[in-house]
Amino acid sequence: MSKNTLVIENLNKVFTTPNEQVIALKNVELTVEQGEFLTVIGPSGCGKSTLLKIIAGLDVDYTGKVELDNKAIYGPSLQKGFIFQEPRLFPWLTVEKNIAGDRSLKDPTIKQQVAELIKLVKLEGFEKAYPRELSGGMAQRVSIARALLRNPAILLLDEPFGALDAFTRSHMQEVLLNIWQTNKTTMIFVTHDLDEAVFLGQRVIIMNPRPGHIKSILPIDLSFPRKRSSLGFQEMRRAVLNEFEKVEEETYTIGAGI
Ligand SMILES: Nc1ncnc2c1ncn2[C@@H]1O[C@H](COP(=O)(O)OP(=O)(O)OP(=O)(O)O)[C@@H](O)[C@H]1O
Repeated sequence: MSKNTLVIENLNKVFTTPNEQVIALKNVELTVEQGEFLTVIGPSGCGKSTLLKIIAGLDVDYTGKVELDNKAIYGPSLQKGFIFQEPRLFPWLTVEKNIAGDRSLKDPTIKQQVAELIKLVKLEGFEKAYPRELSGGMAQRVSIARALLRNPAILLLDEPFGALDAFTRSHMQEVLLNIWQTNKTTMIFVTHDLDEAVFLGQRVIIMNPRPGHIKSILPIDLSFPRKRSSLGFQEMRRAVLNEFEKVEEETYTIGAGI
């Protein structure tokens, strides 16, 4: 097992509301080696965000084993970065100050790291810009750079490009792949977009709701850079779609109470 391996065994999560108990995750088993790129898809409510939050340490009310580098995850830490759908920047801070966060740009090491990250996420020239001056894609690149400054072993991304137009989204996918190949950060990326899941993931995790669990894990045996128009990509896409349709069928059959 490599350093920073994520191990999840028999993970169960129940939400208790005044009216019912929702089994958000049931018996989730998953091992992720350092430097892997995983994508997670599944119908609404199958527990994708819940799983990500537990890995991030944002939710520690679960049963089962969730360990990073052989240590139980009991809260947020610098080892784990989290990217939300919306960038969540401080509007009163410039791009470089948003990236630096609580670290001082007067420290030459931090200044240098921030400059390198700005280059990595392709925001040179926007160091002094404020969030209101940025497009959605640029703002999301700032939040990715901010997470990377903490040098996390693992980056958890919850539909980070969901609000972007198709062109920006495709550009952001390329930027993220470049970051992944440069930094070797483990990526766990939740998406509703099957195409995105196949384009980015070395493995695609397909989840099923009621109760939320992993239905299947499909390896995407295609080298990078990938081409959507290639035969190999189309075949992998079809394989994932087949599996996904089975999940949808089951979901809607149960949902309809048939
Ligand atoms: N705080 C909460 N209290 C009660 N139930 C919750 C809570 N958060 C999530 N749930 C329930 O847990 C299940 C999983 O939710 P989760 O948000 O993880 O799904 P998801 O796959 O990320 O959905 P989506 O794709 O719509 O974002 C759902 O049935 C949801 O209603």
